[in-house]
Amino acid sequence: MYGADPADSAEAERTAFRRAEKRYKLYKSLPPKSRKKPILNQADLSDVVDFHSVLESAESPEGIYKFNCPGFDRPVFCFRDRPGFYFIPSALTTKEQCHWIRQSLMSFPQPPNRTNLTALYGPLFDLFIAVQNKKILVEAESSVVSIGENKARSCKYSFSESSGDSCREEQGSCEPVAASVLLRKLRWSTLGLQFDWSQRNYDVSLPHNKIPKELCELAKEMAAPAMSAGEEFQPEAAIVNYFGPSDMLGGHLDDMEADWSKPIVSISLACKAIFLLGGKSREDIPIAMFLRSGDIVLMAGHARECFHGVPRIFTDDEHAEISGLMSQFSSEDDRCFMDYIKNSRININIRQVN
Ligand SMILES: O=C(O)CCC(=O)C(=O)O
Ligand SMILES: [Fe+2]
Repeated sequence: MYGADPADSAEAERTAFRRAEKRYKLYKSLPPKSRKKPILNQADLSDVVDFHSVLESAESPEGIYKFNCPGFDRPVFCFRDRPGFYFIPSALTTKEQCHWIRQSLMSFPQPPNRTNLTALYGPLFDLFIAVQNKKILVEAESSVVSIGENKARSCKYSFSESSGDSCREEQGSCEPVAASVLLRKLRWSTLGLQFDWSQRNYDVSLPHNKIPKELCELAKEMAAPAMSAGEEFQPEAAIVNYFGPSDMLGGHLDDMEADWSKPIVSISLACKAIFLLGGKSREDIPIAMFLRSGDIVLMAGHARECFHGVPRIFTDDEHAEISGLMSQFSSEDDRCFMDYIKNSRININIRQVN
């Protein structure tokens, strides 16, 4: 599902969804094994739906309507031909966005929550604090363990002050790696019931904490437009996606939850992105729209069966649209947050599993 780019081959253009990804992605495709420097793709963005301009205009463009949800006091927009998809522009204030960015970097990757780094390094505590303190990850202990008839090397890692020669002797055979490098490699963390990417399913046997109460409340409140009267959304799991400048999320369905009538509540933070909302087939031409920091999207019912993905993140000054966030993170204490968000996007998507 994740990757810097879908295969740059004839395969890459086979479906309407793939063609749209190719149209918007950051770099132009080069032939496989080409040694040429990637060429930036100056994509024509005029077809990309911009809900912030829809919000400001008196009339909705064709195919889009304003959804009236009793008791929900924010504007919500829908597409006529994608029932179950709801767009809540600027659902979060800049302060709230900052809060969720801090949580996404400092708290959500903390064990027992797993991240893509867990498989390599085991549980890592306080990665972001290690970045702030310019620490490095070193092999603290190494032992040989028996797994059945086989023997394997088991390493334990910990953050250390410096890579100076004095501590080098005590370090194991693995190369030390800067916490800042690891943070750049962080691609996802899972909250609540843990999603197992290899099985593409929830592994309820894995240790986990409940979704933090505050996030649970936010998701319940925001899910309201997609819920039937008298029903309440029950957040049980969340996936936090971390995107760097050339990262993308390929077209996919989220189909491991039992009840598709319940929404996925998806929060965008930091740099602006393009979101593609396809149809039930990869052959359906997707709708492209901008996702900005603070926007929230709901996908429920029919929309749960629609392919979707994120082919492009904008990290350049003109398009990223993060000036409000940058001023909130302008103090020296927040330098690491500022450094991170200026070329990153974070997405928190919250799900009811059962
Ligand atoms: O990043 C986004 O906006 C979408 C994320 C998503 O579709 C997913 O994690 O399943
Ligand atoms: Fe998804």
